Amino acid sequence: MNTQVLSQVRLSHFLAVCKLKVVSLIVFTAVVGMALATPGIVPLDILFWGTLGIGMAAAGAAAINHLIDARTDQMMTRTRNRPLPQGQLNERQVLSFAMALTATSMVILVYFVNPLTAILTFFSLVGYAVIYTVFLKRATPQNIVIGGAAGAAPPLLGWVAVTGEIHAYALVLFLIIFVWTPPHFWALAIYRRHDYAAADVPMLPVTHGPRYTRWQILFYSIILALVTLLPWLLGMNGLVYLAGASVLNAGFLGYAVALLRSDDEMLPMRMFSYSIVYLMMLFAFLLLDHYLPPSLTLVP
Ligand code: HEM
Ligand SMILES: CC(C)=CCC/C(C)=C/CC/C(C)=C/COP(=O)(O)OP(=O)(O)O
Repeated sequence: MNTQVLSQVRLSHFLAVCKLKVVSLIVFTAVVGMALATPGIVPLDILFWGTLGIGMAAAGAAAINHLIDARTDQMMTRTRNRPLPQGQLNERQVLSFAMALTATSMVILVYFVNPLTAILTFFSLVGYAVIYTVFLKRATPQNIVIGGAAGAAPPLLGWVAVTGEIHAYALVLFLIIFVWTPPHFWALAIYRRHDYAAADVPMLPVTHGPRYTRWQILFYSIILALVTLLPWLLGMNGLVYLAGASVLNAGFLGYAVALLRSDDEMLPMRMFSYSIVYLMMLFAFLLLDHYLPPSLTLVP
């Protein structure tokens, strides 16, 4: 292999440990948090540096997760092909990469955004990369409920990047992702339960069985449908958001009910894919509604 091809391969491995697709959605929710924090346009420097800083921190957290989970990843079909278990990158390379990403993100957030955003982002990073990955994941089937707080932080981080303070509306956005995370993950975990059992990771479908997990998914989906009404009930957003959220919730609840009525092995994976489209669209509706003239969205 010539050196150019070799360096492209290396680059693709480094990008793989960043979990780029997950990070893109995380960054999108952060940008929506920034937009909702101000009635006008987000200051372009905050938009740029905030997005970069939060994105690099999330990618750094994902790289640390790859490092810590390398042995578990080796035992699971879904994760076996990752760069560390495959020997395409070694631990030192991933550690240096993760540290570089994390340090750069903190410098960016402290100097170009504000210290509170840097502190909260750092807590989210430690929450996912250390508290969830090292401790919770192997300790309790409630791992992703508690660990979900890290993944739910980005819209709050975006909000704080713009205003420098924590507002109740930002906590509503946090709450939406927090309640969305268990059905998002458990749908996948039902399908992948044999993988988790083989790796001895106590995910809910392993410890309490798929049937119980399906009931829990329905429970969280109902709470999610209620929590997503808050932006409208509190006057953050208007009817365009409400209409969009209602359609999306009908789909989410439809999947949750279908999971209890059907034993189709692939249905949980379809719900998992839908959960990603759901969150992306829900935040797109928050954004759209925010920028529409009030006469169109009829804020009460
Ligand atoms: C503790 C919280 C979370 C857990 C345990 C979790 C778990 C997972 C897992 C196991 C996957 C499959 C990844 C793969 O096959 O490589 C996944 C995919 C995904 N997750 Fe989550 N997730 C969480 C939070 C989030 C958050 C907060 C977001 C975005 C806001 C998100 C967005 C996504 C996306 C976009 C994918 C698809 C990635 C792809 O297709 O490669 N997740 N999640
Ligand atoms: C802003 C900031 C610093 C946030 C960091 C939060 C972050 C990157 C959350 C991602 C959540 C996620 C992909 C969990 C996967 O679970 P897993 O690691 O158990 O899944 P796996 O088996 O696919 O590795």
